[in-house]
Amino acid sequence: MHVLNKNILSQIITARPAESHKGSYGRVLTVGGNTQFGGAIIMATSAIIHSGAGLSTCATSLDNLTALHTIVPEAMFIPFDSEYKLIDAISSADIILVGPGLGVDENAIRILQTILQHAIPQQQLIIDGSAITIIADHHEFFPLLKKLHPIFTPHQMEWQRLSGLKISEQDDIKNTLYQQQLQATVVLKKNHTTIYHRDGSISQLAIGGPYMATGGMGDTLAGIIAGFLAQFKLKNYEYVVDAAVYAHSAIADEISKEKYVVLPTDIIADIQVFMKRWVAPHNK
Ligand SMILES: NC(=O)C1=CN([C@@H]2O[C@H](COP(=O)(O)OP(=O)(O)OC[C@H]3O[C@@H](n4cnc5c(N)ncnc54)[C@H](OP(=O)(O)O)[C@@H]3O)[C@@H](O)[C@H]2O)[C@@H](O)CC1
Ligand SMILES: Nc1ncnc2c1ncn2[C@@H]1O[C@H](COP(=O)(O)OP(=O)(O)O)[C@@H](O)[C@H]1O
Ligand SMILES: [Mg+2]
Repeated sequence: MHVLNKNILSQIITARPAESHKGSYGRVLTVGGNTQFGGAIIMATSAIIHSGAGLSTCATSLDNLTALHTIVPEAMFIPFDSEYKLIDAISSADIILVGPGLGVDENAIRILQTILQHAIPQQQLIIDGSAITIIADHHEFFPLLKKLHPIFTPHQMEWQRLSGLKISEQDDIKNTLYQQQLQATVVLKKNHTTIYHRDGSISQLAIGGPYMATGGMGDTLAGIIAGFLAQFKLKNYEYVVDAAVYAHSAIADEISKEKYVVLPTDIIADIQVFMKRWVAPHNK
């Protein structure tokens, strides 16, 4: 097991070559945000854009359009219940993040199925929130999932639903056994998040704390992971996931020195400055 430390930041965050454009930094599609949970997908999309992805499209309920464009006008929009627009957006994405605020109703299940049917293994699929809860109830999706080698970002109860392991039973041995069956990366979120990689290695977070316990904190993490993967295109993408998870809590730790609670939107507001500080010195 490897305990993550700040070195991972300057290993991953690199200076941008002059000869580049928005397409060089990745196209991300976010899918989620029903009428009840619009904030979740807006925070995820905002985190993606603030962490440096080149182009982001948000597939969400039409109810969220005005809020989305007010908060993050850099984002493009499609209505998530238009199947042909969703299929088109899937085909042009490098990274797809599905689940924040998606809900678990029939419409949500149909949307998730469309993504699983049309995504290809060359794209990176991140599955969070409601999408994990849906999959836990729909084992018929498993054959499609295995081909895609997704990144799951469950909290402990979502992992219980998906793996069948009660929270009290969740340890590295049992978690790894189930994660390896899924052929997926699992970012198991908790106090001191653990990351189970496909190659069997485990990364352990030792920073972050209870000042992060506010709704939307995981949606924001999923966005940072997507934003990092979109632009830092390493063959060993495990390190990019590690860096994103570390950065999310490192920003929270800094803010917590002055604030009693750290809001997801505080982290989003600080991420650009934080990343600038950690650009590898030899690359500045
Ligand atoms: N602003 C927005 O739009 C927001 C929208 N959101 C969206 O809502 C959707 C539902 O996601 P969800 O996480 O809120 O609900 P669910 O999956 O039922 O899990 C909660 C249950 O699990 C339990 N639990 C046990 N351990 C736990 C742990 N370590 N961490 C967390 N929970 C833990 C917990 O126990 P309890 O609190 O009762 O003790 C409770 O029984 C999803 O799409 C998400 O993206 C949210 O992001 C909020 C902001
Ligand atoms: N006590 C805590 N210590 C450290 N991190 C925490 C704590 N409570 C919550 N977090 C972090 O906040 C995030 C919560 O994720 P999640 O429950 O999915 O939030 P949401 O779905 O509301 O966005 C995770 O990154 C988790 O590690
Ligand atoms: Mg969540």
